[in-house]
Amino acid sequence: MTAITNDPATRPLATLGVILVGAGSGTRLGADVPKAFVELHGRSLIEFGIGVVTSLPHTGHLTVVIPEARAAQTLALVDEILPRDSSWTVSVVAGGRERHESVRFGIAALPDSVDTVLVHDAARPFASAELFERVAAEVRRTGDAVIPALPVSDTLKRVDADGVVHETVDRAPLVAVQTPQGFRREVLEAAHSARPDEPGDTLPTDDAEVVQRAGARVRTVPGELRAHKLTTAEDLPILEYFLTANVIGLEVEA
Ligand SMILES: Nc1ccn([C@@H]2O[C@H](COP(=O)(O)OP(=O)(O)OP(=O)(O)O)[C@@H](O)[C@H]2O)c(=O)n1
Ligand SMILES: C[C@](O)(CO)[C@H](O)COP(=O)(O)O
Repeated sequence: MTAITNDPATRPLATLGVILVGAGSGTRLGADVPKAFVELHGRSLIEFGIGVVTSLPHTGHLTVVIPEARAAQTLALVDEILPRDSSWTVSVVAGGRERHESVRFGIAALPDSVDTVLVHDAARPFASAELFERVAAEVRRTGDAVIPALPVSDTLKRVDADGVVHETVDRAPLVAVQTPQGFRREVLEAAHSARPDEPGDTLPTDDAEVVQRAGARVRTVPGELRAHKLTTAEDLPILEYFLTANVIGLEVEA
């Protein structure tokens, strides 16, 4: 299923592509709707994501990946958010069972003119426009894959299945990584189409791992706290705080 809201063929050439993945079910959150459709102060996560991407000052194409049953709702949202004269075109596609499949379906919906692709989790609704720009600029400057990263601030321990500690892990070379993650289109496309689910393979949890397994170099840029991911119910008050304390520049009532 690919539903295109405003046909890229009728628009200027797109060079930046963004894939907003929101097709997960949100098992760890346990909400009664798919996680991307959970609302914060009356707006869903997918709405925040569509808003920030289509505000970027680029000619670009956004592919929104959602559960198939949410296609009509998502198309209506895009119609509502996107100005008629936007420099962005948008398509809406159904996702797969695993995140990497959803990304693959998203890649397939990008117009040929896209040369740089950012993949972003709908579950990180408050990643800033500056972060998208930082990642895209570094991909274009270096040609490498680029991911936002934050230093780890806790002491790290390796534990076994019973929770017994075996060792302290040196945290100096470790970082926690976020999205948007950026790639040259051909690198992302080739890595995802080659990526087999080999027996015994662990599933890749991000796209940097997919391209790295295919031999690409991945570099980091500074991430940001506000790009925090909604994973469990404990993350909800953190995102609420970002909204009500006006950290993200959207005024809402506390
Ligand atoms: N089959 C999938 C799985 C995940 N995602 C997206 O990938 C992002 C990161 O995934 P995660 O936070 O793990 O979301 P869920 O898979 O929904 O969460 P859970 O593992 O708790 O079910 C989310 O925006 C999610 O919607 C997706 O598009 N398609
Ligand atoms: C892609 C990601 O958000 C980078 O931190 C993360 O790997 C998603 O992981 P999840 O366990 O599937 O939420």
